[in-house]
Amino acid sequence: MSESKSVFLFGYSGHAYVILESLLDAGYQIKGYFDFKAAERNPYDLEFFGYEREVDVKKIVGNDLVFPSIGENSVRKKLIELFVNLGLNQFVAIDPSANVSRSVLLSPSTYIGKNVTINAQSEIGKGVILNTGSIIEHECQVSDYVHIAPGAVLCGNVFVGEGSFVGANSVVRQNVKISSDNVIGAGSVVISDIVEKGIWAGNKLRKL
Ligand SMILES: CC(=O)SCCNC(=O)CCNC(=O)[C@H](O)C(C)(C)COP(=O)(O)OP(=O)(O)OC[C@H]1O[C@@H](n2cnc3c(N)ncnc32)[C@H](O)[C@@H]1OP(=O)(O)O
Repeated sequence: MSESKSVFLFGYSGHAYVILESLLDAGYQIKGYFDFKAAERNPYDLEFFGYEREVDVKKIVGNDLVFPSIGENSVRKKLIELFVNLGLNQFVAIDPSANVSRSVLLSPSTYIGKNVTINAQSEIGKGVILNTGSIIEHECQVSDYVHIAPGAVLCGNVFVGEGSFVGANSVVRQNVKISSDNVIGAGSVVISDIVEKGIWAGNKLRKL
């Protein structure tokens, strides 16, 4: 494991800005970024190192750290596969304001954003985004390349399958399982298992 606190980002747009600030707050330095082209906006004055498929990433990065700062789950997955192939040093990026239980299992290239809470015995896969203020309650399993959007709540013992997206301020009831590659719209309430892959949204309020 590298001792370096210097990080190369892969992707440089809104989501990268959020990660970058978390990393600075946590005491890392940002060396620059890779992307398919130089960004039109460069608010943090970062150096551009080229497109990762066209340059010698390993030579440029050396033993420093790499992080996938891309919101799109499938793109993040491909980046992490590249990191593994090249033997690059991955890590978990945790905003200092996050509240992570001592018994949580975390995997590389996962981002834990501002004011996130992860409670006891949960397992978080690789390349996951737990975005601002999301709550992952006890014994949840969040699979690889999932994105839990800002303010979403996974109640206890929820399973979220690989590559799924849970929209902002959604609530997933305890013990519910969401299969792989699903999209849950913002503000949805998921009260039963999702087995079939699709885009799901809504909160059908009714008198019980
Ligand atoms: C930091 C960040 O920004 S992280 C990202 C956070 N962003 C989010 O959480 C947003 C998640 N995305 C959504 O909620 C989207 O609306 C989606 C993915 C559910 C649907 O998007 P699209 O497929 O483009 O659907 P579209 O906007 O065309 O709407 C289709 C229908 O679904 C309805 N609908 C769309 N989203 C929702 C929703 N969240 N809840 C309830 N109904 C919805 C629309 O009203 C529309 O209904 P109609 O056909 O009766 O008019």
